Order: sequence, then structure tokens, then C-alpha cells
Amino acid sequence: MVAKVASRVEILAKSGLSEIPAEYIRPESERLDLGDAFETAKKGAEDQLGPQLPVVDLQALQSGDEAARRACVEEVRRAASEWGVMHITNHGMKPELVERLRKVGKEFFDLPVEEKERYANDQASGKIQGYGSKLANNASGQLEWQDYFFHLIFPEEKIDVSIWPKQPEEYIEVTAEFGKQLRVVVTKLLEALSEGLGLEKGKLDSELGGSKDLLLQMKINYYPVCPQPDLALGVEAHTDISALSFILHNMVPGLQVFYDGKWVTAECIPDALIVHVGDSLEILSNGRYKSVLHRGLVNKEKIRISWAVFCEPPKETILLRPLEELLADGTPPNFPPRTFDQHIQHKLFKKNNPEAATPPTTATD
Ligand SMILES: O=C(O)CCC(=O)C(=O)O
Ligand SMILES: [Fe+2]
Repeated sequence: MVAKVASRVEILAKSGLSEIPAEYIRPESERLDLGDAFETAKKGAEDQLGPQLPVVDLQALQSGDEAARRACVEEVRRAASEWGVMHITNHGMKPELVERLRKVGKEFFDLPVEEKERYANDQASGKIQGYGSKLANNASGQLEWQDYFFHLIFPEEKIDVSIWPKQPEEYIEVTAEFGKQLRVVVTKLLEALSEGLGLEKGKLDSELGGSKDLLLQMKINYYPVCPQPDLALGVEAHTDISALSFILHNMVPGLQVFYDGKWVTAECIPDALIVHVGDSLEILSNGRYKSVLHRGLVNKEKIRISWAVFCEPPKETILLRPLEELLADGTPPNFPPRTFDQHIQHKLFKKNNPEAATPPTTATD
């Protein structure tokens, strides 16, 4: 078999084509409401009907005022339970650092494609870090309108800066610092989420590997302008396999989350970070926190860039299963025990075999 070479969406977009290749055209069922979300989002929140993602101010988590702190924990709990996603403000991450992260990521993607190719990943040989584009290896053979750069940013002992962009020069310093500071935010949020489940505050963090083994993996998603945004998706609808995912972006709308039977376009809120609950946290919490279904739209006018950071447990050494404390009252577990790796394999299998009978041990997901 001839190895598949990924074609870069950036090259397609720059070629000036007016119709996108067939592999990028989503099936009819996915296209119903793709067209005008960008236009709607541009008009501003006032014009958007219906509910909006919750915005949670984390300031009070550090507060000496116990009532205020508890109220904040409750807001986090509620957002993670009802939506599985929230904007967080006053999270402690310095706006200047976030701005520098945006700058170095954009400068990397501004390089010519040939320069970026020097960092190309090789999914077939398991080299997943680096510059890439989706290969048509799923059942439908569908592609997404994006290129990306993927690499581990924390813990420091596990990162391999030799595969990180060397241009712009500041990339490594800024991104490593971002990883360190984001880890502090992760700790804080996991503490609030543990407390929201009635658990000891360090519980979720340690169940996910703690300071040594919980990984922060960053994916910079680069969505070029698309001549037919009503036919394509930047990222198809999915839930993240992570415990939590953090998203920041270049203030171009495109992220949608599925809530109450509808796709809701996330507003662009300066200095806020978006946090998703992913599958791993859904499993540990026995479904009390929801792994949110989401997707990314593209548009005709503006390049969109997002930085997604996935907080993941180690692949094989931890068994993800609903925490015992949450089953003590006789509540049955809603998920079978699986390592993170087994969860990934199971999800892939289900995606590629939608008709397959679900084995008895997996009856609940
Ligand atoms: O671009 C976005 O806002 C979302 C990206 C995303 O869902 C992902 O990378 O998993
Ligand atoms: Fe995602």
C-alpha cells in the first residue's frame, strides 16, 4: 500500500479554488446548520437567541471569604454538570503571557509551508507530535479544514523541545512558561471539581496522575479561510478524550457546543479561557460531569487559530473508572474500567464500526 501523504489545507486554501475537494464536504446530515453561525456570532451575543455558555469568575476560589469560595465551587460544579463547558475568567493566567502565546503560534503558522514541513509528524510510524493534517483513515474518509501543530507542554521532565518550532525564537520559552502556568490553573479547577463531587480536594488530580504524570498536550489548530464554509467543518463533532481541555483562540468565532438539542456558538470573551469536560473526567465522576460534544466551524473571511490544551492521564498505568466514593450509596457505575489507551481504542472502534453490537462490558457508553 502506498503511504498516504497529508495535503495541507493551507495550500488548498491559498490555491484560490472556489469549490472545495469532495473529501472535505460533510455529509448532508452534518451540514444542516453550518452556514450562518459565523455571521450570527459576528453580530454579537445580543443577537444570538437562546442560552449561552456559562461564564465562571474564578477569583473567589482564592478568597478568604468562605461563603464566596463555596459559591464559586458550586458555579464550577453546575457548569461542568449542566454544560460540560464554561468560560473561566480571573483564572490567574497573565493576559500578557496568553498574548505572547498567541503571537508565537501565529508567527509559526505565518512561515511558508515548506518551512513548517520540517516539523511534519508521521502518524503511521507513531510519531504523533509535530505539524500535521488529518489523514482520511476513518470510516467515512472525511477530512477536516485545518492543519495543526501538536506537542506535549507539561510536565517539564517529559517535554522534548527538540521537536518544537525553532522559529520564532521565543516560541519555546513562551510555550514552556504557558505550560507551567496552565498547570496551576488545572490544579485549581480540579480542586473545585473534586469539592463539587464531595471529594477531598486533591482527589481528581491524583487520580489523573498528579504533578508527575498528568500530561498537558497542546494542539494549535490552524483553520484557513474556506470558500464553502457551509459544506465543511474545521473539526467534526466530537467529545475530547482528555479529563479537561482548555481552549483559547485568536478571537475569531467558530467553536460550537451541543446543548439542549442545539449547536450554540461560543462567544469570544477577551482574557477568558474556555474549559471543556472530557471523557476521562466524565468517567471518573460517573457521568456527573458531562463530556461536551463540540465542533469547529470555518469561514470565508478570517483565518481562525485555536490553542487546545488537553489534560490527560498516562496511557496505560491508570485505570479510569467511576470513583468508589461516588458509588458508596449504591449508585451503579455507568462506565466500565478502562485505561486511557483502552478508552481511545474503544472509541475508535465504535466510530469505525457504528453498526457493531456493543460488547456487554461496554453497555453504558
Ligand atoms: O478550535 C476549537 O475551538 C476547538 C478545537 C477542538 O475541539 C479540538 O482540538 O479538540
Ligand atoms: Fe475538541
